[in-house]
Amino acid sequence: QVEICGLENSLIPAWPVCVADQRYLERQDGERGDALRQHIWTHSSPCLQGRYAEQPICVFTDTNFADGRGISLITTPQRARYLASKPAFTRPETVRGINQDLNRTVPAKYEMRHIPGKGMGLIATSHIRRGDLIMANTASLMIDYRAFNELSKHEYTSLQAAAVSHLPSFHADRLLALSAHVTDTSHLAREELIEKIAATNSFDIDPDEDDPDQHYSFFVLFPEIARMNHDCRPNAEYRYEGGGGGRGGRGGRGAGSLAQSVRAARDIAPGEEITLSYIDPLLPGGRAARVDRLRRNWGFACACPLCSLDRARSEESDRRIAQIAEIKDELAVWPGDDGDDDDDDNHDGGNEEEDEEGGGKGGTAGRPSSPPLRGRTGKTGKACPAMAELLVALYEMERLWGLMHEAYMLAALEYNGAGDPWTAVKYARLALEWGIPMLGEADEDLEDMRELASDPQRHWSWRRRRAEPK
Ligand SMILES: C[S@@+](CC[C@H](N)C(=O)[O-])C[C@H]1O[C@@H](n2cnc3c(N)ncnc32)[C@H](O)[C@@H]1O
Repeated sequence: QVEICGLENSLIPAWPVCVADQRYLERQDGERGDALRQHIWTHSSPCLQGRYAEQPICVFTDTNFADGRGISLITTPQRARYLASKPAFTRPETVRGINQDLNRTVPAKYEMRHIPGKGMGLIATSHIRRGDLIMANTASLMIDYRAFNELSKHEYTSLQAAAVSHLPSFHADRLLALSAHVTDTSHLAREELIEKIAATNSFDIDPDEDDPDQHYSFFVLFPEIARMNHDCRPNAEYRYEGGGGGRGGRGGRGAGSLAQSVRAARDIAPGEEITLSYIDPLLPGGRAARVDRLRRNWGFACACPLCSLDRARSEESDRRIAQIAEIKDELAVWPGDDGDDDDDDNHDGGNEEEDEEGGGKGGTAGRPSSPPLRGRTGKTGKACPAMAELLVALYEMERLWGLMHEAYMLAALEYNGAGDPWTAVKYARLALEWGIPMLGEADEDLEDMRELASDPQRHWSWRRRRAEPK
């Protein structure tokens, strides 16, 4: 199975070997070749190599993936091997039935309709309860950010076009029908059209903890989820379950299914549009920053209910967002294990590890994970249960339903830190109740809440605030 190498009209020479021949890739592979040897790609070309790059970037397609839905990866052979070792590939039952829209065994809770001013969107057709699964999809196209860094635009758009063409035709057609954010696409070359579709509809997905390439995220297309429009206070939340290892939360721990799920962040009534937030709902800078980010990355003027508030109420919301950030900063700091308040002892970096959201290609997501609960150690100040209560109230006022677990977690820790186990357990249980659908059962922070709820006195936070100088 040797394919024609290189791309027509490519400006650079194609990767010199440029074969779809599994034997070539095996030879390159050395001792880490097991996963690849077991995995037979339907296509593993074309391949292109950047001038200073160590490895080529190829298109890897498996048309049998997920009951014949198919998947195309644009990445290095090394990373393709890593992905092929995920349960989604090695144990097909992991993804059997995930794509409910193709093999529907339960009626859909939504239908796609034209929404004035937004193009298409999804409308709930039945009552959806908070936490309910709305839909889940395996990835269609996973593009390694390396491709954007190491190849020219002409080169990576050629790979994208090949990646779509290799998919089963019903799947490729679904991708090609997505919004390209321009009304007239007739003048666009196929490469340009696919590039615009990818830019309008993809999600940024962080590498898993065991991914050999920690420096580059993936730009991932889930074509059915991509039909959901943006709202700054959405009624649904998405979660990537593709991981299988790594920190809980977005892009982290999961079933290794390379799938994204969407769940209701609050009850949704029939007739309501199902929405996601494309950006961090707590983006510093309030309305002006949100509107600017959405216009720059997705080209629309946000007219969601929050962005349409009158000036006075919008400024109040902005002040609440700023206050939430200040309080989270205060609550994240805990005295060190040895009782000191030395700033050097940084457990896991506080919020410093948050992504710079919206960077790079500007796809949906790239939103920061929840802050690590233990936060950082250092000089502590005003943190106390009343401050955590205010945080919970601010989240409610801001209608941050998909993030309520964050406020409950921080409140549980503050009460426990102050030595009030009953209120601590109440909030830990609320964090679990609201957090499980959003983060998944295996999330590390939720595990921490389970420990707190079952034995507050043995939890790391127990009376930890009481030693602090105020
Ligand atoms: C991921 S797509 C969402 C589905 C899209 N409406 C469709 O027809 O397939 C993103 C694009 O939808 C439109 N869109 C999403 N949310 C919107 C909103 N709140 N207001 C206006 N347009 C929106 C913008 O054109 C944006 O670039």
